[in-house]
Amino acid sequence: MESLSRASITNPGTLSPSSSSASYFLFPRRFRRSNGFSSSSAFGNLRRIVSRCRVRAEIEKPNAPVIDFSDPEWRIKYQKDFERRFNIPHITDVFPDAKPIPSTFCLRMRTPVSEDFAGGYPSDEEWHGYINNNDRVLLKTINFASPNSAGAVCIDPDCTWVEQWVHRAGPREKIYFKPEEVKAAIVTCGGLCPGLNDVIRQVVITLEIYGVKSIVGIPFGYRGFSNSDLSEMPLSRKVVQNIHLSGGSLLGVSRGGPSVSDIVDRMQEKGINMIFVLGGNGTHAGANAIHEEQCRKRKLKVAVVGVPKTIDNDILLMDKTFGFDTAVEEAQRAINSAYIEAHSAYHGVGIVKLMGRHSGFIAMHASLASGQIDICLIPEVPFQLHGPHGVLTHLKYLIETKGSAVVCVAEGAGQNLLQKTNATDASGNMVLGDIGVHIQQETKKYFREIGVHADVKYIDPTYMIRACRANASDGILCAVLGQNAVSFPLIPLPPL
Ligand SMILES: Nc1ncnc2c1ncn2[C@@H]1O[C@H](COP(=O)(O)OP(=O)(O)OP(=O)(O)O)[C@@H](O)[C@H]1O
Ligand SMILES: O=P(O)(O)OC[C@H]1O[C@](O)(CO)[C@@H](O)[C@@H]1O
Ligand SMILES: [Mg+2]
Repeated sequence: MESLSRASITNPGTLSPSSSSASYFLFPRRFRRSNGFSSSSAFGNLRRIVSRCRVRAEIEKPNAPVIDFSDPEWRIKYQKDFERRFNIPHITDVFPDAKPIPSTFCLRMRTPVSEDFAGGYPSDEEWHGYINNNDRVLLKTINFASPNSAGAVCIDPDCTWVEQWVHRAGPREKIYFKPEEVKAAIVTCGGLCPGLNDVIRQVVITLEIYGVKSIVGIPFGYRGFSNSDLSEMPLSRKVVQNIHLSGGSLLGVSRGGPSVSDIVDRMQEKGINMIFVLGGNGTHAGANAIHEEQCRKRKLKVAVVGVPKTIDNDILLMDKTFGFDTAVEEAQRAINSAYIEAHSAYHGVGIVKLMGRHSGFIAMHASLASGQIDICLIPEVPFQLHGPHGVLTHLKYLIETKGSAVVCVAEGAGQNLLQKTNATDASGNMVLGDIGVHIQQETKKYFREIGVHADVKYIDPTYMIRACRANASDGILCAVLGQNAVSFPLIPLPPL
């Protein structure tokens, strides 16, 4: 629960904006690569590799200042820079005269008190239902004594302890938007992810608790702002009550779409002054641009709130993103099928491709959980297919020693082995080559050439996994994210 609540509380705190704006942005970064592929017996190594990659990614991230560790002040400078990057813009930055009002979010029991507690519930007097503006969440809790400690995540070569604090999310005592003056919109962009409906539902329900009456959904991502044949969808508790029971997005999703200034024009026309964007790195780049355009440039009092979505779980500093747990759980079914196929065949080889454009968290967690994977290939770790240290030689060894083998490969792994097409999708994302199909073909060819029988079965469950409804733990995470996303635009935040 500690881990879940930290994630839930810090996600919006670090990633979503305050009253007038989108800030945030920790986004999928390519982790640096090291050598070798990993077999299940080497998962300890794999974890260390991924940790090392995370550390390097953190130090070497774009725009990060070069740190001179010989400077005695480096720690203070690092912390200041961290705070600068995590500072959340506030409505009063743009509108210094904006006046707060008491929160309309009621945390107390609404039902009449029973006779036993006629004078009020005993805890009422001690009730502090709101989050103090100065509450902070500590991002990292392990003080690694040395860079060689297992899984050490260090900033400098001595692994100095540097505290990193972020705002705590949740409802505040004072708010800056009068609920009756709010027209809130929700938009879901990019690819599907389990839990989108759960977040939409919770945003709507929480807005209603604050007293917001005008809530709409924008159909099919940012495209819904450009197509005149797509009209906004009125949302209420009644409409969203059961949407979490199915996967997908009630509103639909899309890639590509109108320019940022067109989106802002349409928002102005529609009178939208609060927008919740649910999406990945592209969506949030868009949200940031919308904020810059409307709040900073056009001086509009509009809140832009980002709820980060990545099924791949590749956002640094966050424990977990919604949909990831569900994806790992659902991937078990594909892995188990591949295992059964492989073990029921003479010299069976099962191959499963899972999501993960730039990171192998789904593949790695699903492999670890299943206990049925012999080789796990992830984008962080380059590998060779051919040659004495290649995957195929290892497969031959597994066939000879165990009689069968199962491979799990993340979609972004081994892209260097495939022909580049330079093709992009409607949002400008590079279209990846199909590493799963490539491994399947090369495996068949290899065993044919060495004259060893092999029965190769390939499973790609990508869209089946993505379209699932969220499991219980993702459902809770989504509910907390949805609630906190609403509280953020309504609250005042002092700088860190
Ligand atoms: N730099 C940008 N500025 C403005 N809008 C952007 C930018 N990048 C992407 N977008 C828009 O954001 C939307 C979603 O982007 P994209 O398709 O890359 O998905 P994503 O949010 O990264 O999610 P996923 O994790 O599924 O890839 C698209 O409508 C796209 O046009
Ligand atoms: O086919 P679509 O919808 O463009 O989405 C593809 C991408 O989205 C993901 O499902 C999630 O990041 C990836 O697995 C995949 O590369
Ligand atoms: Mg993306």
